[in-house]
Amino acid sequence: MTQTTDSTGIVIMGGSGRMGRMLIDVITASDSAHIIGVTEAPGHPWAGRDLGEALGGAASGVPVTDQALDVVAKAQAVIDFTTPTATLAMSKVTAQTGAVHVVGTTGMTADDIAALDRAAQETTIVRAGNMSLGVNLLTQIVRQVAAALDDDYDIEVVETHHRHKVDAPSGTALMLGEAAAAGRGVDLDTVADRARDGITGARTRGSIGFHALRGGDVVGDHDVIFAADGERITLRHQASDRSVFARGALKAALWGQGKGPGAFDMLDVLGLR
Ligand SMILES: NC(=O)C1=CN([C@@H]2O[C@H](COP(=O)(O)OP(=O)(O)OC[C@H]3O[C@@H](n4cnc5c(N)ncnc54)[C@H](OP(=O)(O)O)[C@@H]3O)[C@@H](O)[C@H]2O)C=CC1
Ligand SMILES: O=C(O)C1=N[C@H](C(=O)O)C[C@H](O)C1
Repeated sequence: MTQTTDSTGIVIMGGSGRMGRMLIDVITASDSAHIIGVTEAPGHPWAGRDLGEALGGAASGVPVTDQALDVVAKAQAVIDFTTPTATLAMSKVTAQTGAVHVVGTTGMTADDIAALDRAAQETTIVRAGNMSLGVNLLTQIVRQVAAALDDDYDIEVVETHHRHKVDAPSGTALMLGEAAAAGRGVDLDTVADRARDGITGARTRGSIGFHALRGGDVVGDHDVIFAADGERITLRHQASDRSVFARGALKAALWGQGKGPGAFDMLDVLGLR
């Protein structure tokens, strides 16, 4: 696990998870950052162990702990792809220590996000439902296309993910829906149509529909469809490797150093706003 004098010390939350394992690989390969600790939920079998040994290899000197403050106090950034409850708990710890908090967790409610925004008065929080360059660029394209087309073009967002995903619509689908709504100058909460089943009646003009498919090992596919009489435009992003999210999260952790308190997203990090 590489360490130079100007290397950023990072804590990974949930190191045994799908994104946690990918972050371990990406940060270990980085010259700009090193892992100083991993947190797991209380009672997790990795808690109290050495990270290298927990992964089935040689000792690495990196602790895995369920006592977050112990490691976060020494960290410059925390990268967090966990659950809304765990993310909110961590936001109190990073608000205390000043570590940059990079939040990839999805499925957060409006109240959860308001709580994160309050924590961002104390430290830098970078949050995005998708940390990849491709999706963040796509949000800007969707916004432009939605602004150019009127309500004759029905907007539907379709997402597909692996069978283990627990939230729907995906955080990315909501980002894309927000972008489309912003392009049209409407409030997404007012126009979103998130569940069709049974005799639904005809489509409401101006609504933005969401559809979630779950199956197999799909990393994450998203389509934004603009469907009119006689033609259809589909804007598509397909992630085939979780490293795109992990690389984006690491970029955010490095970008956030020295920024000061505030709530940011990947458009800020990537300079796409
Ligand atoms: N923004 C983005 O670019 C992306 C976002 N995501 C989002 O990231 C989240 C995680 O996804 P994924 O990795 O697939 O899910 P996993 O379930 O594989 O991983 C989540 C991990 O968090 C751990 N965890 C739960 N509570 C705590 C806690 N209090 N402290 C530390 N760790 C904890 C879990 O441990 P345990 O197993 O013990 O519960 C688990 O290992 C989801 O919300 C997903 O939508 C995913 C990919 C990209
Ligand atoms: O849970 C996942 O896997 C993913 N979650 C994010 C989302 O909710 O959009 C990002 C990506 O699509 C993978």
